[in-house]
Amino acid sequence: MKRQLILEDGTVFTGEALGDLGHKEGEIVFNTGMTGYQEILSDPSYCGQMVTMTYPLIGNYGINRDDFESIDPSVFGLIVKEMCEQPSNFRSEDTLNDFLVQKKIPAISGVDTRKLTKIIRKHGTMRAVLTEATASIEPVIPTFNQPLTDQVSRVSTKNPYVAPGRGHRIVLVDFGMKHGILRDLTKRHCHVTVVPYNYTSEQILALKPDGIMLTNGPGDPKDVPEATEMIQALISRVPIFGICLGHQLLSLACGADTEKMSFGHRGSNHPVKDLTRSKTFITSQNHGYAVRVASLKATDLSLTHVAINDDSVEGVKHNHYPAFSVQYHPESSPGPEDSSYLFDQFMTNIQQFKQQSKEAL
Ligand SMILES: NC(=O)CC[C@H](N)C(=O)O
Repeated sequence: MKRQLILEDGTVFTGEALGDLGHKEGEIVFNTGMTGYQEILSDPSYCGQMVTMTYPLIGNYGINRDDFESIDPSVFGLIVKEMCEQPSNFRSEDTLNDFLVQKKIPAISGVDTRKLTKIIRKHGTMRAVLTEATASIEPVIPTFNQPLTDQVSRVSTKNPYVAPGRGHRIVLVDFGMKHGILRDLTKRHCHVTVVPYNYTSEQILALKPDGIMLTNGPGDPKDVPEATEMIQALISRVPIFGICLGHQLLSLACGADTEKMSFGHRGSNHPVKDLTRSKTFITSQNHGYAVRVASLKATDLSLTHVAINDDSVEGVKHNHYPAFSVQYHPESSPGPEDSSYLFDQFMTNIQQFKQQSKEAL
């Protein structure tokens, strides 16, 4: 069956319908990772978005039980040049297309993804629809609905749950958490309580956390004002580590500003300079918003990490409290694991804060 991808600017791509056959609208973005499609499709930060893979052949190693970043994917669509129908890998349990059908994710193959990516790079991210191809020669440009603003409430856990451990007590505020973050904390023996995004500072303090983590998540950070209030109330009291949306929320809570990028950063090889260590790391990224660098001046935040490609803000730390955050993904999944030292940094901050609190008694 033929299907069309129609962009807001009127560009139409026709290809083969794959995955779920329904009509779907979303924001179109591209990811440059050569592998990692399973993690990308199950990353809740893509809620509301359709992702174009720039690598031309997707699905080669199938779907396995280990690489999910959430149980129920919330991505709105997948666009590929070619989809592999017969995966070959010892871990593969399913084909990509069967997975897309089961999880009701619409997809299209046969698209010139290089051309599509060039359009997105030129015009910025756009609204788009995946819809059944019509016989008409003239493309019918759809009317687009208002962009979503409630993605975080769609993907955050509705109830708190615990991953028990004997180490530090961490409250992990779930804005659309990738499982990789939880894995990195449990690997370090933490006792993790995952809580909904709208938990108040009082509810969080009642759990007596040694540290608080703010996860990644979908959409505009300004759509979750309750989180900035919660962070403001906690920042002087408990060590905090934020990732991606969590980094944007920490920055907003400290008085910085965020902006929408033209086409964002999505891929597994984005170079980032750690200004403190004077070292460059290759990082995994997925974001369409960024903290405005000029807005940091009037805050108590210092710039710690910068994107090599476009000088955008990739990390900040608080000048007085043990709070820091990065725009990229130290949990990788998919991508290089070189930045996992930031989880160790968080553990050190917690240890030092505990020591200082004891000495102050
Ligand atoms: N991965 C994320 O947390 C993404 C953060 C935010 N939704 C953005 O696109 O910038």
